[in-house]
Amino acid sequence: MASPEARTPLMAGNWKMNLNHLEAIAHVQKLAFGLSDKDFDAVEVAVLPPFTDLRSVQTLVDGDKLKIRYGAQDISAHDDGAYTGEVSGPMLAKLNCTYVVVGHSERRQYHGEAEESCNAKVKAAYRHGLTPILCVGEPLDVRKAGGHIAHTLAQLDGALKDVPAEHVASIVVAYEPVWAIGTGEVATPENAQEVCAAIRGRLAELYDRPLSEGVRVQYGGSVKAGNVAAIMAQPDVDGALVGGAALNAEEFVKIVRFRDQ
Ligand SMILES: O=C[C@H](O)COP(=O)(O)O
Repeated sequence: MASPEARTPLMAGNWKMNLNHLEAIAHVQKLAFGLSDKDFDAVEVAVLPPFTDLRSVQTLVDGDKLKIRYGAQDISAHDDGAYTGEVSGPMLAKLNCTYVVVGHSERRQYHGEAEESCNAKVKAAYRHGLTPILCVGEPLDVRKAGGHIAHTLAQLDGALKDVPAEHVASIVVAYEPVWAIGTGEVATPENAQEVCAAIRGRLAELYDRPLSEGVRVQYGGSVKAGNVAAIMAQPDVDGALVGGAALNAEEFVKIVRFRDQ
């Protein structure tokens, strides 16, 4: 059974709709300059730029043999066809993306994504060898009413419907309480631990304990260098999905080096 130590922390920077492809190159170069082999041995580092940046990031990562991984912020549930504006799994796979975010709260809020769509996108990712970073988490009113665990686990159940264990074994789940995203209001380490542990527990129920012990569960929501260490000290938190603070290369390097903070 995998112990918390066996789960390599994943620090992923979700740039959202920020940084064009030229800025992306400069940003990834700064990250590469700031991080050492020692950092990459201890922590997996990923960037999640806008679609238009991915080819530039791929070229830089390949050309300079960087250890930084990258991925997309969304994926179409369909593999090809008349779906204007969408980007498919085969396209992302061709760009050697490792990760793809599925079900980010901003997609749920502004694009009406719900369980069925997240489920289809998780399956689309696995069809093409991409690892989903599945985002789940409750809005403020649900938290205030004490329904945060039930709400989050229902999102998890829905997104994983009929997804086989051999796939889920590699998934990353990001617990992102909506009230903590971009607000500066970070969940307490105990808040994060409570829900991340519940997610792991549900994975054990849906699949089995060894699988659940191997899955990485991230926390996301106003993570920065100053608060990351306390969150990462929680036994069921295996990394962070970082928004705003990931746009500053120096800050993101410090987040990767959470053990020094
Ligand atoms: O995907 C990242 C999250 O939405 C967190 O964003 P934030 O760090 O700006 O709060």
